[in-house]
Amino acid sequence: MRIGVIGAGAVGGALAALLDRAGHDVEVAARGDTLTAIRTRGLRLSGAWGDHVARLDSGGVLSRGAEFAIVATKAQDSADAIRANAALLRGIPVLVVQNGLTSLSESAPLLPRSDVVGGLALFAASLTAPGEVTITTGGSLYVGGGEHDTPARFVVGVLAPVIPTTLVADFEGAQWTKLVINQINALPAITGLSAQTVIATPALRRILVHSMREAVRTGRAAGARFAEVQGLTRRRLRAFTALPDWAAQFLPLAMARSMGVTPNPGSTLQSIRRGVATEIDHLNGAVVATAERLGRQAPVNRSLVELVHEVERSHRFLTPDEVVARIPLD
Ligand SMILES: NC(=O)C1=CN([C@@H]2O[C@H](COP(=O)(O)OP(=O)(O)OC[C@H]3O[C@@H](n4cnc5c(N)ncnc54)[C@H](OP(=O)(O)O)[C@@H]3O)[C@@H](O)[C@H]2O)C=CC1
Ligand SMILES: CC(C)(CO)C(=O)C(=O)O
Repeated sequence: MRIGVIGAGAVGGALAALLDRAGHDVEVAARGDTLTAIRTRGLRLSGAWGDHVARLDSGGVLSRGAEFAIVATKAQDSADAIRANAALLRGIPVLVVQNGLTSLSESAPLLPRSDVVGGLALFAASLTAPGEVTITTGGSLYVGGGEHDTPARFVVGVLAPVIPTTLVADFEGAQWTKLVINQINALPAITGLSAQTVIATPALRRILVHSMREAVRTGRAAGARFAEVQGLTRRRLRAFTALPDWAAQFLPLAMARSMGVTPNPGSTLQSIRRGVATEIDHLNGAVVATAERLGRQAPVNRSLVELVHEVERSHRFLTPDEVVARIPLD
């Protein structure tokens, strides 16, 4: 199948390489050093799903008609990326793989003649150099959303032979559950530590428990249904918010176990390391915005957003003690 992939970073690069390895005819739209690297050395995949070097057609925008396309930019870049490629996305199924709550609500109106489907990646991918992606933890790609489930089923049909893929009936509910999981992104971005090290550090783990619980309570107040993602069910989330602090730690500890031993920086710390803007306003920022809309507070999420922006500006990570001093918990 002719497939276009827009954004060949950690997730888009992994998907493009895996689709190429499976024999699809893949073109990528990339930019800067990534585009140069893909053109000169190919797109290089390593890690949990094996090694592959993909020699692909590539350019700043897609140049030829595709039967299916994937958008895998950070949330703040997806609208521009879609607009730049709109003519070639017209009329074909488009999968937007993106964290946060806005992948479908922002993309679908830009592509009124296409079936736009949402994707939530539960694998962890690191861009170790431009055009070089390593999978640090394997995991499923959750696919759903759209006006009816035929396009999502089509996407699962294409991707399931290539990568573990799960069809979700309630994509919005799954986005909220993933937003709770993505509470793990901020503390690595603030401290420079891997997700596993953050969770292994009791004082940081406690902050994480508070921010995750704040996200669940905010989502619940907004009417979110929290669909199951990676074994995290509504029932487990209910238990998580009801338990005392010490017992609620079961959830981050289980997340760390599922990540395995290869350090996972998470996608937000990777942006910090590259010196580019993070997606934090779409992660913890989405919790803060939802809380504000409802006349509620989300103080831990607010502090995490502020600290990530501080590190973006200062290029200096905070120590765990500094983080604890800056985020008072009740
Ligand atoms: N990495 C991970 O393990 C996971 C990531 N996610 C989510 O997946 C999404 C993608 O994340 P990730 O792959 O990590 O991000 P990356 O920053 O690694 O990749 C995004 C890529 O898109 C490129 N890009 C942005 N705009 C355009 C454009 N207009 N045309 C072409 N290329 C463009 C960026 O270029 P440039 O570098 O120049 O900005 C970058 O190479 C995010 O929403 C993230 O939260 C979800 C689960 C896991
Ligand atoms: C699942 C996880 C936490 C993988 O690292 C992720 O979504 C991210 O890094 O953005």
